[in-house]
Amino acid sequence: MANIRLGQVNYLNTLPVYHALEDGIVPFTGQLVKGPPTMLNRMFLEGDLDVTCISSVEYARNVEQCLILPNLSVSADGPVQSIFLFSHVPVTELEGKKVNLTSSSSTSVALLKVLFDHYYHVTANYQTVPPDLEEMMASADGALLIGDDAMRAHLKVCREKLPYHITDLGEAWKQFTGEKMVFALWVINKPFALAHPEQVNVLCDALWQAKAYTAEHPSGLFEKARRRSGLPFEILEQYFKTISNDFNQDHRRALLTFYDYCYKSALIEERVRLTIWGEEGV
Ligand SMILES: C=C(O[C@@H]1C=C(C(=O)O)C=C[C@H]1O)C(=O)O
Repeated sequence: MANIRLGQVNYLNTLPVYHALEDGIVPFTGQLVKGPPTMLNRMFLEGDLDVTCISSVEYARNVEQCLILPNLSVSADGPVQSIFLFSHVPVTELEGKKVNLTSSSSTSVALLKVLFDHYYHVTANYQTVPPDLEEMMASADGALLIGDDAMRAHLKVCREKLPYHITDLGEAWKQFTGEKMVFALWVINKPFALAHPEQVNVLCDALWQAKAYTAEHPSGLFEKARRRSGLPFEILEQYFKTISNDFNQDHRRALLTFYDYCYKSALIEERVRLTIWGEEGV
């Protein structure tokens, strides 16, 4: 048996899947590797992880290496509450201006560019920097943040009544296309999956069981989320209602719509098929 190396995005939005694994409520004997999305994307693509939650745009860029695990994603249907563009001027006035992008994200960076190209019709100058609201806003006209960083930044902007324009990218995408937004998928390294099919099935079952357990017993999740993030209970409660970790037919259509726009904006090289473990002889 290979010792599975499983990547865990260290944001609240994946905790409903990982909480019961972390606590040993659902058995998992592999290795959990935690980090921000871009770190895990890179590790997976360099062969240092066997399975991970990956930025959805990276699947389209590396389809030959990946198989999608069924019924798992990080998605939202409208406002996502953790992917914000903060700006000194309204988004439509960002033409020619500087926008700082968090170095932690891949999908949301692509989504921002898609929305700028096709929805807001502005061309900005982008720079990739570490996720720090204050520094980002001091050196540019806009700042894209994701995950727990974005949630804390949003709370600070609201509490301190900072005069920033706030755009929720999940909400803008929904207004633009009417679709949900799939930010991340769970993928398995293709050669690993073909060499260890039984282990992949066991892992899939463990991830689904862990997700189902936490959906039925959410109190441990809330307590852990509060401890880790320092965010108030009301915000967490709302957030866990907003984030979906499912991947159904609607999500698939939404993801393909996103890929269409990524292709139009030259952010991916081809329109890809979704190849899912257990389907069509995979
Ligand atoms: C909704 C989010 O989804 C995340 C966004 C990602 C990205 O932009 O590349 C990657 C993984 C997801 O966990 C978020 O972090 O706010």
